[in-house]
Amino acid sequence: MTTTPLLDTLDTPAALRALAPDDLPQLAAELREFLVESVSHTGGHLASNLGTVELTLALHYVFDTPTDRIVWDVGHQTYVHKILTGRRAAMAGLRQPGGIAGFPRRAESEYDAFGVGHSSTSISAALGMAEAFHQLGSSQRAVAVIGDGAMTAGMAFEALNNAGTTDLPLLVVLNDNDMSISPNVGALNNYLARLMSGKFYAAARRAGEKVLSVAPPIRELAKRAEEHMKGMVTPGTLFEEFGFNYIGPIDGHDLDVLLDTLHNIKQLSGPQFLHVVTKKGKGYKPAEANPCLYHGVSRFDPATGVAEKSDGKPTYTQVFGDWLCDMAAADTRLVGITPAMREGSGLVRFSQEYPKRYFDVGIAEQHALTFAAGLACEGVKPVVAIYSTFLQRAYDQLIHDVALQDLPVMLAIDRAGLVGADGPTHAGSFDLSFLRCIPNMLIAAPSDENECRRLLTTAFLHDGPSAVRYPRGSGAGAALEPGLDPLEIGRGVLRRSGRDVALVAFGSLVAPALAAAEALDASVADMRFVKPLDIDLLRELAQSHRLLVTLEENAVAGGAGAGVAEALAELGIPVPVLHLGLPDTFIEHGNAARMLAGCGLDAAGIEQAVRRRITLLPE
Ligand SMILES: Cc1ncc(C[n+]2csc(CCOP(=O)(O)OP(=O)(O)O)c2C)c(N)n1
Ligand SMILES: CC(=O)[C@@H](O)[C@H](O)COP(=O)(O)O
Ligand SMILES: [Mg+2]
Repeated sequence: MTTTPLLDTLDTPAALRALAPDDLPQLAAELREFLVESVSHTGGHLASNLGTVELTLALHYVFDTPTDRIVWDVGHQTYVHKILTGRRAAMAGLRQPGGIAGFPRRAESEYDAFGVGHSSTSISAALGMAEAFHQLGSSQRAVAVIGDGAMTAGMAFEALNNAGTTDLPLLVVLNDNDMSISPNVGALNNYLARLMSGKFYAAARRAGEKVLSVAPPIRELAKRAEEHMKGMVTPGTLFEEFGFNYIGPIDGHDLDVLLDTLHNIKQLSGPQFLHVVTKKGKGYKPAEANPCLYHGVSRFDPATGVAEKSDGKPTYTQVFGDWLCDMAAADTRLVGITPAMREGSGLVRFSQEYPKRYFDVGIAEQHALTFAAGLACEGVKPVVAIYSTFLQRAYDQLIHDVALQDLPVMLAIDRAGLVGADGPTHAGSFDLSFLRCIPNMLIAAPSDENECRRLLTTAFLHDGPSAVRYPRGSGAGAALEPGLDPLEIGRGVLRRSGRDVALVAFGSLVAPALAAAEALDASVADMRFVKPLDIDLLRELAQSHRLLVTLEENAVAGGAGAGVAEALAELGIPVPVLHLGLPDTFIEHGNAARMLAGCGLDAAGIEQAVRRRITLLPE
């Protein structure tokens, strides 16, 4: 049991602001205790929250929230913010069905200034708010809180570029913990590390002093040389060049320093950039030791840190990761690319076995695609492992740089369909709709693990842009066949022969379709390919059944079923078609299987929908 006597008295930031500064260290300790206990029951993004306890306290203490707006980047580090803004009790339902979301949501609280989940939007949104306050003659303040990982995205720099030419009192707080989900990467990360290293600056300064003492005639030159050196290494240079007043780095766990600095910044005009250094996982030993593991953790025992076991079945992510290593062994041209999702996309083993062929490009989905396009131009065979939801960021790059040039870039699209606890920001509900309309694309949707492996090979061997999309979690747990045999492109397979009704199923919905078909005595086709569709199979099914039912874990609008309807119309076959898939609404977070059932996409829901539709058929 946690004891949090001070925290228990606080339900609003106004109450927090009534405390004496001396009370805050105790509150920080209680918050950490509460966080660990609470997340151990619900699962969630623990390490980032432990690292931002003091920063969150200080921001709410100094700024007048909710009048002043705090815009959190990604939003996975907002549990303390939620606790302090009236949602302490609701934390028991964090990310659970009917409970509060794992990210800020405007509909959830007036303190959630901006809805997030995807990274690197905070500076743009806060700049928009600051400009709105200016337009409206309001003295409200806007603060963006962005991590060093999120800072690697182009969008963050687009916003800095815009903000730095204004006089707006925008505050950007860089929460630098030297970690993304895995260790942060890239030149910017190296630069931030240099800013944090006092030693580096001190050494450069000593070198400058030496030059200064040599001889008077070169004194001025040396001074300029020193300034130049300082220009390269002095903390803040890059952000100052962008037009910000740079402050820091400061210790993000020292409340006195945080409060003083924020109070001072509040008096300043123009764009301000505060560099805060924190430790991811701070205060909970297992998370400090392994911040990557506790970035997003399932339920765990707080005493030991040991997380609850999965069902032991290999996930599609693992199937992909193993396939990638096998394919890399078979074809030396293969390289693997991830936009900052090494663990989530199943690339850990590949990164260890093929470090020279592994590229973590940072949170840079757009760059990942065009980088892959460049590689493909020169005969290297890139596989971009990417979550469906994050691929949305790189849509133009996919169309303009990859597909238009018909380049053999392969997308391994994970988290396709509903993802559960992360909710609508992370659901992969749209990829079939937005991929299907792009010329030259090959799109495959495996129905089980072995088919996944074979479709991955098929896509990799295809001489053009290709995508294989598979869901979060595991399939039925079929024994995996080790080969690297492709499947015939554009050929589906009839899995069950029935009468009257044909279930035309894609990917993850083949299994519930097969279950529903038993009760309905329906035929079931596993289409395997969304593009090109198996037209012969469709024609055959349409001519021999009274009703075709398309099934997909994707938005019905524009999805695979829409492709089937278009194909049938072109064939001139007037068979009735029922489309089952994700509805035209954002689906709330919860348990993935229950969410799917809520959309009528489990076996019972499918059976029910089909029976209802059959009654409407002409005799
Ligand atoms: C566009 C986009 N790509 C990838 C992700 C997945 N993601 C969530 S948090 C995160 C790391 C963020 O690192 P940082 O901003 O430094 O925050 P920290 O976890 O270190 O607190 C990543 C890659 C995302 N949410 N959005
Ligand atoms: C905040 C974020 O974007 C990631 O941490 C995401 O929650 C990971 O999702 P998975 O758990 O599906 O890898
Ligand atoms: Mg970080």
